[in-house]
Amino acid sequence: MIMIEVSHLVKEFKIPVQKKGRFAAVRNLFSSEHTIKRAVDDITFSVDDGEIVGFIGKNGAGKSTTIKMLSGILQPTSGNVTVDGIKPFEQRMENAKQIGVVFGQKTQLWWDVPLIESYRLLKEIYKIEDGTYRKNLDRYIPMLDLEEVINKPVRQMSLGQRVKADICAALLHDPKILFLDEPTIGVDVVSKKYLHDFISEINREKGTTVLLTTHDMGDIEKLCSRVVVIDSGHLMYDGDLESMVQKFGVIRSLMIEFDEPVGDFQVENAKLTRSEGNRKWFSFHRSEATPMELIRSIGDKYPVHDIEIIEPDIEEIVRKLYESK
Ligand SMILES: Nc1ncnc2c1ncn2[C@@H]1O[C@H](COP(=O)(O)OP(=O)(O)OP(=O)(O)O)[C@@H](O)[C@H]1O
Repeated sequence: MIMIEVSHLVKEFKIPVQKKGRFAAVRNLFSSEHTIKRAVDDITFSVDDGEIVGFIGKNGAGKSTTIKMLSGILQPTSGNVTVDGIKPFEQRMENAKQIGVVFGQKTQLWWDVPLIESYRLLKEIYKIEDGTYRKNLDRYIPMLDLEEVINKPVRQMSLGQRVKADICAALLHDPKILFLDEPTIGVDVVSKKYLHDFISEINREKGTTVLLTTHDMGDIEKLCSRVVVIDSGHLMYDGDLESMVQKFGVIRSLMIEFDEPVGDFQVENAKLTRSEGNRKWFSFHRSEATPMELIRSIGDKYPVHDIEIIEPDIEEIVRKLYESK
C-alpha cells in the first residue's frame, strides 16, 4: 500500500531583488521586483507503508522543502502530494495527527520547561489517550536512554539528548509516518547508535513509514534499503541502495598483507595504489575483476597473510552518481 505519493511536485520561492546604492533600504521597501527560485522541480516518487527511505542530495538540493510540503508546512506551487490519502497543506490538522516530524536543527520541545512537561503538553495537544501515552513513554524513555534528563529542561541537554527527546516526542501519538530531517547532524556516536536502533525497532514493531534526509551516509547504511537522490530540485535516482552501489560504486579496493615486505609489482585488471610495510592496496573495477581472482593471482606469486576488501563509501557513490549526470 502506498503511504506517501509525490507527483510532479514543484515549489517555487519568490525572492525580492535587493537594490543597491543610494536610499536602497527605502527603495527595497517599495519595490515589487523579484526573482523565482525553483527549489523543487517536477519530482515524482512514492513510499510504501512500512518502508524506510533515505532522501539524499547535496546542500540546497530541495530535500527540506519537499519534507515541508509533505508535512503541510509549505504549499506546493504545483503537482500533488498525498500522505496516507491526505493532502498535507489543505488538511493540516488531519495530517498532523498521522505524522511525526523531527528537524535535527530545530526542537519542537519547550526550551525552559522540564522534558516531561513538554511531553504532557504534547499529550494534550494531540489528545493522546492516557494508556497510549503511558505505554509509549514507559517504553521509549529507556530505549532512548532518557531517564536522566526527563526532569531537565531542554536547554540543559546535550545535542544528542535533545534529538533523542525530540524523536520520542514525535512518536508519542503513534504516527503512521515519521519525517526525519537531518536527525543526526552534530550528534555524538553513542546517541547516534541509540537513534539508529530506536528507529529500526519502531519501524519493525509498529510498521512506521520513515522518510529520512541526511548527509550522514552511516544513517543510510544502517537504516535504509532504498534511496531517493535529488539534485537542484530534480530526481536523480530512485531505487534500492544495493543497485546504486553496484552501478555507481564501481571502483573497489583490495588490501593484501604479505608474510614479509615485497617489492612493487603489477597485477592484471588492478592498479597498485599504495604500499606500506608488508601491505599493498589495489583498486579494481567491479566489472573487470573479482577479489578472488586478484587474491589467487597475487597469492600464486607471494605468500599472503591477510586480506581486506574495501567497498567504496556511499558518499563516494553519490558523488559518482552526480558526476554521471
Ligand atoms: N523560504 C525560502 N525562500 C527562498 N529560497 C528558499 C527558501 N527555502 C529554501 N530556499 C532555497 O531552495 C533551495 C532548496 O533548499 P532546501 O533547504 O530545500 O535544500 P536542502 O536539500 O534541504 O539543503 P540542505 O541539505 O542544505 O538543508 C535552496 O537553494 C534554498 O536556498
